[in-house]
Amino acid sequence: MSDLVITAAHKRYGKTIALDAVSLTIAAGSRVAIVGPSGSGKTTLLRAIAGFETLDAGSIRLGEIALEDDKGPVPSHRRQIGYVVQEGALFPHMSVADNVRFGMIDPPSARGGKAAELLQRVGLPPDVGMRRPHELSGGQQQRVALARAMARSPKVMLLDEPFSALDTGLRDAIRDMVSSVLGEAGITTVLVTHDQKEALSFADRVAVMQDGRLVQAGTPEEVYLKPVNAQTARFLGDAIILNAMVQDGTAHTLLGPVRATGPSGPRTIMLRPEQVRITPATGEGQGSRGRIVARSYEGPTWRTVVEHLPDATDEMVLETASLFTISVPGPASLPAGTVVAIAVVGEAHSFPARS
Ligand SMILES: Nc1ncnc2c1ncn2[C@@H]1O[C@H](COP(=O)(O)OP(=O)(O)OP(=O)(O)O)[C@@H](O)[C@H]1O
Repeated sequence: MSDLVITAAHKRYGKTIALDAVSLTIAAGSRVAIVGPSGSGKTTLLRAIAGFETLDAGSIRLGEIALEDDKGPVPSHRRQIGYVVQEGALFPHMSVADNVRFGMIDPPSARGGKAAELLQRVGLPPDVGMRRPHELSGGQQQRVALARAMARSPKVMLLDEPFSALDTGLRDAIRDMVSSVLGEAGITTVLVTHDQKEALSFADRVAVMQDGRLVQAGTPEEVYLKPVNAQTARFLGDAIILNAMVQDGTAHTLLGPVRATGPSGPRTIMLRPEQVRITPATGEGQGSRGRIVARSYEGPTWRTVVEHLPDATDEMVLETASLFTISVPGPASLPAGTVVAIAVVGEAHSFPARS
């Protein structure tokens, strides 16, 4: 099978190290999302896979074929790799059908039929082929860009923020369409996105980059629930980060004892907001308590900021912040000022202290 294997990839621009010993294996037919802060090297990695950038060191292989190693790179047009970017980058002076036919390696007599078939596969009506790209909506243009990228029957499809210019509803629809078209064709897909929900829902595996390094790769559940450090935790969604003393699988925290991963000792723990439940406090002796200091309406949920209320007997002095934010399902919500009992469900993930 044609796994895409990146080994010890290095790329430097002047003093900036864009890729620092990046190694990643992407199984044939699978979907990987690459996420990370701005400037962490995501696009550089994609462009190196596509052959638009040359590595300073390291190798990229597609199955048995070395796309790039110490003998040099295979030119991008011979890599069997498709590339779709944010704005689609269609040729404005060509019709939609000519855009899709561009670069096809099929016999000329077959190209028209294949272009029509590809446009149909991405959900566009046949008459669209006659139009120019500027006569299409943003979502239609992204469909054409995908059809054009598929016209060379690639083994790998690289998607660089292809949905980010689209409105929310359209974005979900186009993403689902891309997902099913690429899935049916068994094409290995690498998606770069700034949207963590998109990464978690689209991909089989999520690769997290920071400062040119690949800091974690795992299933969406692994990277969301067991991130390698607090920065990754925050990058993948809202996180409550607390100091803790872990003893035999129990973290003693500001919010009371919580089951936790990791060794005993002083640790930093992470909870996802959905692990914290609040109910109106009915009296003393209910464990951890807090007061709602603010809330804002988000449609299905209320974003609710809770301030922990220290207990006179509280020995937990490790804490640095006592405010945390959670999403409370609507429609009813507790107003600011309500004193609440705080309960934690599930297990906390722990990192070395102050990671
Ligand atoms: N052609 C270039 N010349 C000089 N520096 C570059 C070039 N391309 C990228 N860089 C630098 O390399 C680093 C990685 O850039 P890259 O575009 O890969 O990051 P990214 O994670 O894709 O960022 P973003 O999310 O903002 O698109 C950045 O510091 C960037 O400024």
